[in-house]
Amino acid sequence: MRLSDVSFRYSRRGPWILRDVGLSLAPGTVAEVTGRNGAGKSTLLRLLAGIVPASRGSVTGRPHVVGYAPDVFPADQPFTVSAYLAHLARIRRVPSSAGTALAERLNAAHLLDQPLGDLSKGSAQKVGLIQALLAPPGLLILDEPFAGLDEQTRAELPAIIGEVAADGGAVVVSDHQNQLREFPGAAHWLVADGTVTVRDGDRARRAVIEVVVDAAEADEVEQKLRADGHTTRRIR
Ligand SMILES: Nc1ncnc2c1ncn2[C@@H]1O[C@H](COP(=O)(O)OP(=O)(O)OP(=O)(O)O)[C@@H](O)[C@H]1O
Repeated sequence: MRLSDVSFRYSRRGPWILRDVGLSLAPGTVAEVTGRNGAGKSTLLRLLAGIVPASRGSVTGRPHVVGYAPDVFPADQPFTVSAYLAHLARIRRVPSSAGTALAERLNAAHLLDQPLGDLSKGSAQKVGLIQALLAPPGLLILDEPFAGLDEQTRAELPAIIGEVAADGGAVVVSDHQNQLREFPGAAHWLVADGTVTVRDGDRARRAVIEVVVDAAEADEVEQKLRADGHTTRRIR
């Protein structure tokens, strides 16, 4: 899949959010997207998923099956989780057992009988994740999937991403929390100032520096460094 000279703005007179972005995404690639708040990460993911069209430029070669888990799952729908997943399974022509199996794997089986509208934010997030995985995706787009997930599910997600990639799916994940920092071979895309800078996963070209900061500022500094695409590790 390729983005060629893609620019995007939400309205005809609105500001450009992304300008002349060129990216290619080979089957089996995992890309982690970072950038500061409001940089345009979610917008880039929506463009990749085909939720919004490019204002200029072209997007070609998008795989047929796209799984997209938005940052906020719209849970205000009048179904139970299982009815919702069964409905989507029919649309995507997969057995309804696909949803149940994923719910079990993601520690969400207890949610199946609940109305979507009653779900907590983290639980709704899981349902968003399950629906994105229902049919084996050729392109899987996950917008901040780690946020709000419990520890067990959080630990399972890299394995799921690895399986999709091993099956030839491309995976793009926006990730404030750098949870994929150790993911083997993951590419890193930094969104800033309307552009996307690609860094490959080549560890040999990385340098390690140790920075000592005031304990009270540690969270803030770490967040800024991560938003700028750096990998951080807290030493306690
Ligand atoms: N539906 C929309 N209509 C108009 N402007 C929007 C819309 N969605 C996002 N924007 C604007 O586009 C810019 C990029 O937003 P986007 O959500 O893509 O950033 P982000 O990097 O994902 O931010 P965050 O880390 O806070 O989620 C922001 O200035 C935002 O206000």
